[in-house]
Amino acid sequence: MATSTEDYDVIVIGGGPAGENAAAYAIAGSDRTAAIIEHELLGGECSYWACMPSKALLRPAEVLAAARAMPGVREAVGDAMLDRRAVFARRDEFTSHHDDSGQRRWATSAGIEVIHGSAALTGERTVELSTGGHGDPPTRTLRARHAVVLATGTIASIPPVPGLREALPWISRDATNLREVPERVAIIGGGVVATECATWMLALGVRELTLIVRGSALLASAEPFAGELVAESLRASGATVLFGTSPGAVRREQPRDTGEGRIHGGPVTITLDGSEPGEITVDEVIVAAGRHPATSGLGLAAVGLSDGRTPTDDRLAVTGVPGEWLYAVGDVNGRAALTHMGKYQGRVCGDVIAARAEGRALDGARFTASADHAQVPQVVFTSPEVASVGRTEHAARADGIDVETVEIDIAVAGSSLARDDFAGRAKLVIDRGTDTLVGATFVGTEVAELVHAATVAVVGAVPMESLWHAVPSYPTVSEVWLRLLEARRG
Ligand SMILES: Cc1cc2nc3c(=O)[nH]c(=O)nc-3n(C[C@H](O)[C@H](O)[C@H](O)COP(=O)(O)OP(=O)(O)OC[C@H]3O[C@@H](n4cnc5c(N)ncnc54)[C@H](O)[C@@H]3O)c2cc1C
Ligand SMILES: NC(=O)c1ccc[n+]([C@@H]2O[C@H](COP(=O)([O-])OP(=O)(O)OC[C@H]3O[C@@H](n4cnc5c(N)ncnc54)[C@H](O)[C@@H]3O)[C@@H](O)[C@H]2O)c1
Repeated sequence: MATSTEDYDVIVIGGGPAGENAAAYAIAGSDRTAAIIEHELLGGECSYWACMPSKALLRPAEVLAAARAMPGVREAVGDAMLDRRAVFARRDEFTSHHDDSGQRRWATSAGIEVIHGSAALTGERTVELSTGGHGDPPTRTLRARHAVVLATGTIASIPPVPGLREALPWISRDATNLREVPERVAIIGGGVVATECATWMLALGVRELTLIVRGSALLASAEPFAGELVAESLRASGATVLFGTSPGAVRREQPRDTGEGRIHGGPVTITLDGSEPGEITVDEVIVAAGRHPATSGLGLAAVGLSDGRTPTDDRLAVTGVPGEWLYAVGDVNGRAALTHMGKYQGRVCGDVIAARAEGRALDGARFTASADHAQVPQVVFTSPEVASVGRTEHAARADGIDVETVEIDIAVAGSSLARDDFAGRAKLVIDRGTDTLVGATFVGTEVAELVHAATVAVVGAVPMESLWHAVPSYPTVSEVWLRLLEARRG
């Protein structure tokens, strides 16, 4: 097929949240042109297979638990289970039934052209597009006057366990877009996807759920009490959590590709290394064992990057590629694999591209992605939730910071009013040298909204002495801040 060459000011490969923000910020208020090349749905993993559907599945369970924890409401609700059909219908509304026309309308209104296809770099500022799949002959060549931004995200990793890939296991895409609820489920992994997925699976009525965790803790990069409280809660909801255990081999009777979110064949038997029982049989196995950058077929070798990695400087320019024309934002660059951080990087990167295109100096904090290093907030929407920002005590000590910590149970007047079963823990990590907060973790019901106050304190380097004057309203869950400061005073 004949190819044509088209010029844009900015070309973004990958239309997830990070790429969308980079494109919009790079051309905002100018007459520059931008194209986003996307081979699936504009909006990326987050909108259709990750954040949106997972949180839409978790929220109804949280609301039901809150109702059960409130006298007067508990009696009204009784012991009814979630209505799966209604939960799935709301989930499908949130994923727009996998129709990206709303996002495309937004792109058009922002002046961005969306091109369907798979893109690969072929040299400096040059991208080839195949409108079929990867490996199909290119149909168009695009050239970028100012910048190419890589925003291709990540792909679920399947560990090389004999028989696992052949068993057609579920990955997170199936678990978030489930159409059928398997009776017996095994989840491989003990990280964020595994624990959130276990939470909604149990709420939807899975009868037997086993977490196969090779390490000794859930959510291993969080403060240790976070994983302990989540494990305790999952066990209380009927889960079996096997630590120090790996799948040795997997066999499935009649694996069948029945489609996303449908049970992929007959029962699956998993041999377990490191745990009794030595074998379990389930109706579906879910792999939640991490993700790797989506760089296959992206042509990194054509610009001198050969190991599938796109490390960046704090301007989001890919290091080792001269000329300040290649950038990487979002999950693909490995800085902080979260939607809000990818969008933040997109904003910084877009501002940098705009300033360089206009010959402006990169003066000011907005041109440096400083928050990626040790100021990253995250909420894990398990029950209890885990909300954190910055460094854990362990990470701070590993970075050579002389820290002091405060840790308390978080039942305060506001929280006990919020619900009868409010429980959890909070911890602050304080740099003794500067007397500022470098990390905070809250574990409890509905603590997600607590963490932004800590993020402001960490990013603003607010002295602990000043926090004393940030008085929490009474009666709110935020009173936990006062209790933490009092505990520090002793
Ligand atoms: C189950 C699950 C739940 C999650 N929940 C949360 C959450 O609650 N909060 C949170 O902050 N984060 C969450 N995350 C992480 C979040 O989904 C990612 O951080 C986010 O999607 C990254 O955005 P991105 O734009 O970098 O990449 P993506 O969203 O992955 O988008 C990349 C896009 O690039 C396209 N693409 C790839 N290669 C090419 C190519 N060669 N040519 C053209 N297009 C290409 C892909 O089709 C895709 O649309 C979750 C992840 C999972 C798996
Ligand atoms: N609420 C949120 O913010 C949210 C929710 C879901 C996912 N995410 C993001 O998505 C990304 C992916 O999450 P994830 O849970 O897949 O990754 P993860 O890195 O959090 O956890 C991976 C788990 O799999 C285990 N594992 C890895 N390789 C294995 C192997 N070969 N055999 C057995 N176990 C193995 C690890 O020990 C770990 O327990 C993360 O960056 C996460 O932050 C965020």
